Amino acid sequence: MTSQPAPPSPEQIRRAPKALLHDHLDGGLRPGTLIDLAHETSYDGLPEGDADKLGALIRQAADSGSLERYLKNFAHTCAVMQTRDALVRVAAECAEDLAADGVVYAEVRYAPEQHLERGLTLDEVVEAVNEGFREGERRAKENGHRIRVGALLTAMRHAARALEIAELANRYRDLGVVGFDIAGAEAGFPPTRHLDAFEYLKRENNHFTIHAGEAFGLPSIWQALQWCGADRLGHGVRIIDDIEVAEDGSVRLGRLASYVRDKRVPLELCPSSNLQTGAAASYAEHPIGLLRKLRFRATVNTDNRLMSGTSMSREFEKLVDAFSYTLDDMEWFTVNAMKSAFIPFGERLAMINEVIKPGYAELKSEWLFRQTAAEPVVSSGFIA
Ligand SMILES: O=c1[nH]cnc2c1ncn2[C@@H]1O[C@H](CO)[C@@H](O)[C@H]1O
Ligand SMILES: [Zn+2]
Repeated sequence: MTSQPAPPSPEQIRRAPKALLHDHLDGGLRPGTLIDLAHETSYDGLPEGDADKLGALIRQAADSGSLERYLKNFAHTCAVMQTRDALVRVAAECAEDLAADGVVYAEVRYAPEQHLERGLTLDEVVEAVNEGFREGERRAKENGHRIRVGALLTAMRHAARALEIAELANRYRDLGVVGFDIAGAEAGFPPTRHLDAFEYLKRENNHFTIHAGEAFGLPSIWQALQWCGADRLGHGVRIIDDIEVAEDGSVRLGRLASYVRDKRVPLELCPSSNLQTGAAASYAEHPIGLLRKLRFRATVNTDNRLMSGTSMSREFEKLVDAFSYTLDDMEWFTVNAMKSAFIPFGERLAMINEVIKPGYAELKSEWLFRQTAAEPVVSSGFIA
């Protein structure tokens, strides 16, 4: 044993470099910003005027046991994100908050079609959010943090604008947008409704992920992969329905689960969000434990930091508690995420080799220098 003998402390978890693939811009506002923007844009639908209480209320409302009820909370955030200034501010604070939490790479998604109520065009929405991300990266740097943020453009699965949004994503490719997604209520809205958008993106050699296998099971995952050709699965947690664990501990994967593992399909797992929508009963029972053991390409994500009252550090803290994960496990999840990012291969590799691995090496060696004569750190490696 050569690495840190104890589990990582909350402070180490925060400092550890983290990569985030699944975070919704309109699910991550600071409660105080939501209140400010409601005033500025004359939105009078907020249930509470105190930031802490508002955060708690939204969290409770999202604790609803169903995805459909969970999604109702976005009415408030989308309502205040209808002007250029509001979008710039929310995006800048998003990048700042992620960076302060130790996130070095993030892909943040939002649905441009949900921000047109006050006259912005789709292009203006994308440009405002991009400007915000650049501003947030700059502020983070001033505070000694390094972060790179890319945008994913989401189309809403109940609507009919997917092709238009896919074209938008393609137009802003290499200009801050790194890929495409579909989101919204899953049951009754299969991804194949938007085949034209996915086929277009494939012809353009572009990247996309699909929310699938969250509120609906294997057929949704199967369609997302085999009909639509998704590069990653948003959630994908229900792949667990195709995995059987026998009483003696032996594991049998069905054809779809085998495909997902063999093809190294990235799973954008979001533990806290799943507890709120009823996709998992507790952190300890969350399929991520088994998926990590079976070495699926599992990643850890926040989904909606406001609705879940969470952060990347908090997600990892919960997992460290539930599964006794070490810094090695955290590094494994982080490297998985970085390998699965939509930026070019060379940049992913440099991020892994020059940022993530050195960051973990530094953390993993800290215990060596904490040793005191009075209180030796005993690790099994030294005894043997
Ligand atoms: O976990 C989720 N599953 C499905 N849809 C979601 C989830 N979280 C957020 N959104 C939806 O995505 C839109 C764009 O960001 C949000 O407005 C919300 O309706
Ligand atoms: Zn999501």
